[in-house]
Amino acid sequence: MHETQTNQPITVLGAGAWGTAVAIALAARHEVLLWGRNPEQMAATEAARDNVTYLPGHPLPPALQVSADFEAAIAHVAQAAPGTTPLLIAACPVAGLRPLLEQLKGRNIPNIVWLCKGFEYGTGLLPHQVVREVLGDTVAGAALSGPSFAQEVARGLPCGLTVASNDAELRERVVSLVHGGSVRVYACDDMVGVEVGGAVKNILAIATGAADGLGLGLNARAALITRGLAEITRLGVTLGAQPSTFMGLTGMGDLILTCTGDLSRNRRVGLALAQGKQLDAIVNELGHVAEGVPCAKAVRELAAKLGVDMPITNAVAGVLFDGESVQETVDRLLARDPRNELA
Ligand SMILES: NC(=O)C1=CN([C@@H]2O[C@H](COP(=O)(O)OP(=O)(O)OC[C@H]3O[C@@H](n4cnc5c(N)ncnc54)[C@H](O)[C@@H]3O)[C@@H](O)[C@H]2O)C=CC1
Ligand SMILES: O=C(CO)COP(=O)(O)O
Repeated sequence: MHETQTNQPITVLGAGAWGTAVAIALAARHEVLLWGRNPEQMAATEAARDNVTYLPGHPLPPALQVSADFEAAIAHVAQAAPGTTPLLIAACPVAGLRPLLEQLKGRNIPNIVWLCKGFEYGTGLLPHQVVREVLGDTVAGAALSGPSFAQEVARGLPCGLTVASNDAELRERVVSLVHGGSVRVYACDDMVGVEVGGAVKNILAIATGAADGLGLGLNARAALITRGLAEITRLGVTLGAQPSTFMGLTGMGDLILTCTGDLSRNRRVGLALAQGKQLDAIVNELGHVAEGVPCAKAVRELAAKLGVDMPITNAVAGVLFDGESVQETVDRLLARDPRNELA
């Protein structure tokens, strides 16, 4: 029988939609502190007991502490009582991960679990590689990923996540702290596979949103998702992932969710592109990160360097950054030579 722990100290760094939802879910069982970097926003969140900026309409449980005080947020887990099993969660976008980790350098943090999905633009690194570069090998790290819209998790609806880490003890700790209630957590040691799946599905959600926006139909959607999975797998295996990881929650699971669910910000970017809207305006209007945008650029560069064929990713990047039209891009994709499906 699995041992679920309760009342453990957990700090969530980053008070966007996902950090807030995770904090709400965990606060039912643990002593959770949610930290955000913007003091005005955190004051407004505390006053309304609702993250009115990033996750409105989901009241914070009374036990959830909210703070913009970084020192207090770190002390919550770094100076936890003996015998407790603290957890530190980074819930910022990929672009914010390195700056956040820089702030953690040299501090006595117990571990670090990150929720972001993407490749770092500029370096082409996955989050676990960024963590290793900044914090070194001495801090145990884990990626927590899988199909999980913030709004549904905040409402307490069921979801399945996967924790990936090379550190067996941290994997077990994350399962014992996060698994429970309506959240199921599976463990795995394929960090590359888990992170590649979570990153590239965002690009494919933009593609599927664009196809749906053009009214290309359900057959086209299914083909895009399936060929997208082939693309994810090709890149992931080249980077050292296990192919079977892409059949799991963080591969196929998150791909299906994000490509088909209108709660996806990335899918909404695609829908808006199909209406002829400009990227800057779309991103402004969204008010949230759409990781597929920077990720498309990063993955296009990485795939070219590695010689991995990623036609859908290249098509998305062409529309986003080279001013190519969505319709012409679709025509070009359809006109490609036939190929062996499993090649
Ligand atoms: N929203 C969702 O349903 C899910 C999101 N994710 C991933 O979680 C990550 C965060 O997403 P959301 O919270 O939804 O984004 P969001 O756009 O709702 O909020 C982003 C938050 O990160 C903060 N931030 C940005 N840079 C930061 C930094 N350097 N230090 C601290 N905070 C920083 C912003 O102030 C903001 O509070 C993304 O990588 C996303 O792909 C993963 C699963 C579900
Ligand atoms: O990662 C997510 C769900 O698992 C959230 O997707 P979006 O960032 O596209 O909203």
